[in-house]
Amino acid sequence: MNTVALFGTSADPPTQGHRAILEWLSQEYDYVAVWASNNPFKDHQTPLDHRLAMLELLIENLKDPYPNIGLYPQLGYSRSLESVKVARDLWPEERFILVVGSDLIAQMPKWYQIKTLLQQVEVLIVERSGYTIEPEQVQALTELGGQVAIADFNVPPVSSTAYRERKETQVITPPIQDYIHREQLYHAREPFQTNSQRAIS
Ligand SMILES: Nc1ncnc2c1ncn2[C@@H]1O[C@H](COP(=O)(O)OP(=O)(O)OP(=O)(O)O)[C@@H](O)[C@H]1O
Ligand SMILES: O=C(O)c1ccc[n+]([C@@H]2O[C@H](COP(=O)([O-])O)[C@@H](O)[C@H]2O)c1
Repeated sequence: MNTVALFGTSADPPTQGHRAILEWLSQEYDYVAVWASNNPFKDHQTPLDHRLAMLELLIENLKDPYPNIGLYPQLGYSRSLESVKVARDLWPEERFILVVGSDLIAQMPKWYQIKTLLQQVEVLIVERSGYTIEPEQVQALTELGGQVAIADFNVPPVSSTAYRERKETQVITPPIQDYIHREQLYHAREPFQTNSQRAIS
């Protein structure tokens, strides 16, 4: 039996953190399936089709060195149980590893039909800077029937919020930066020029 790592992201926008997670997963598991989705607990500024397009740009650059990573837009549900149902149709025989950052584990017991979800996947927690993995949080998941493991690697301490709120451009890749600029997302515009500046240049 092969293992498929399942990694859903808001991708608002995708970051160097998502990239590092995908690279690591591709070396640990047979296949890595990634998708963009809305999160029922969050607002998103950018339409899902743009977020998916940016995720595609991220994957494009990873495909050569890591051919077992695939983008599966059809898994893009806000409820992970729905994503897993579609994954089961795609891979009826495989073992699923649902990958989540440590910032999400406290809220996971509130996810849609969490007990049913935990019967269908194993959970891999990726430690996130600033979000220590508390034993009680892991225990809460195991008490709901989950099989939980913790990934043995460090992700760069970056977030999509750092880009959205503070325009920290180093957290995203250059092709995604170009896409954001081209599509004028996140209020990306040409630097503002006054009439007198325009006359001079
Ligand atoms: N730097 C990181 N370290 C560890 N886990 C991460 C990191 N970035 C994202 N993740 C995990 O990847 C998944 C998708 O994250 P998401 O797309 O929400 O990115 P984000 O940076 O958390 O976004 P936002 O800042 O908008 O909340 C989640 O499980 C999240 O915990
Ligand atoms: O199933 C749920 O109820 C549920 C609640 C919150 C988040 N999720 C999923 O968790 C994944 C990561 O979410 P995010 O917003 O941190 O990128 C994404 O695939 C979401 O659909 C799922």
